[in-house]
Amino acid sequence: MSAETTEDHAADATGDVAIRLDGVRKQYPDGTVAVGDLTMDVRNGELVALVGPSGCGKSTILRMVNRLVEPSSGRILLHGTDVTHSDPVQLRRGIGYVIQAGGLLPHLDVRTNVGTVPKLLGWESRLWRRRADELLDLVGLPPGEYGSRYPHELSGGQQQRVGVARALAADPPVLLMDEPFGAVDPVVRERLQNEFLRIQSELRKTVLFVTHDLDEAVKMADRVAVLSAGGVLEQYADPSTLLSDPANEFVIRFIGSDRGLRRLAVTPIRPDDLDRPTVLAEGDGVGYAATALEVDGRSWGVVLDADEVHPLGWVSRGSVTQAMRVGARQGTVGEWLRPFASSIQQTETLRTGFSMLLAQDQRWLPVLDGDRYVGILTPDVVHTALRRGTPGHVEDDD
Ligand SMILES: Nc1ncnc2c1ncn2[C@@H]1O[C@H](COP(=O)(O)OP(=O)(O)OP(=O)(O)O)[C@@H](O)[C@H]1O
Repeated sequence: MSAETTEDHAADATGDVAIRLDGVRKQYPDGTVAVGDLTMDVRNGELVALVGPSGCGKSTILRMVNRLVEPSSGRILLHGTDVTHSDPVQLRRGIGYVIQAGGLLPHLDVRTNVGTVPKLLGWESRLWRRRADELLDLVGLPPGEYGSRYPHELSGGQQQRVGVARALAADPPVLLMDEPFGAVDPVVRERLQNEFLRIQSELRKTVLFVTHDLDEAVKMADRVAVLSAGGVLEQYADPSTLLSDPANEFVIRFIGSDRGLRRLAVTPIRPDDLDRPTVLAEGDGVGYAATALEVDGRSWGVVLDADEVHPLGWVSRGSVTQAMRVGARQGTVGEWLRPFASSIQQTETLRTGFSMLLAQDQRWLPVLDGDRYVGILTPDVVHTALRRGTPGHVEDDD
């Protein structure tokens, strides 16, 4: 086995693989097969979610990576090295582990909880304290206010954040997270997810995380592994592929009939898809505007500033026609425009855009790149974007 390991080490050292599960099986002493014969890779800097019904082996998989559970057979390679050849204590210090409700030590204050691993690694007090404070800042808990509190003096969401800070303390390249945002209400959960995504975009850790929540997996993960009972890998794909092209009946049932809605969350707004009504400049005369809008056929147009870059609002065909009627032929569009009620950045997803359309009872929403006008999002645009990515499915769903 050691010869094989050396070979693999050489192969993986040049590759992009951070965690490799290679034919991994776990049978508990009572005969339960938690994981059958699992082979999958997690790439460096990738955020991978493990999802599947209760009892399908998700936590067992995670716990085998940091050797809280030993596999019955197969190999787990971490950056090319078989974890069973590592000292478990050393191994765990190099892997951040976040569990539900933070898993904090109740008798230690927050700062000391965060500094646990650096302390164990022998860092001087001044250094681990400074590191703990940096991380508390990173997770949005000012250390002056929270550092000396005890875990029971924090809300569930704050405890989770401390748990994440603690896992990051020794700057491990790999993080394992077991239902990290599970024990909090939906609003706090969403905030924690967004915060974690922000942190991940800076730190680019390799993250393997377990969740019960498919929407969380789809929102957070670069790739999602869907498992069925006995740790069988049914599909391993990026969220968009998973939702638009489920591999089999099990995956279709697991992701549910509202997968079209879920796909909104992973489909970006594409400038090419946007609607492009007539664009007018604020200085255009109402006569010109009335003609342009009539030719376009829509009942309204977008008004940009004199440079035709920044959106100022919109005018209705009715209002410019009315302006003509009341003898305001010399007037400009700028005098008749109405400001946009809201707008959306093109970096957002269709889900955010669609939800804004619904919330504000609007049929259209201007899309911006910074403060530049890009186009208009409408329900039709959402529909077209979803249809394009779906091989033959969405037409039937509608
Ligand atoms: N120590 C153990 N001894 C015996 N069986 C176990 C042990 N730990 C877990 N199992 C069993 O192994 C299977 C997988 O458990 P695991 O906790 O990995 O599943 P999971 O997918 O994380 O479940 P959940 O989503 O409910 O947390 C289950 O059938 C569970 O009952």
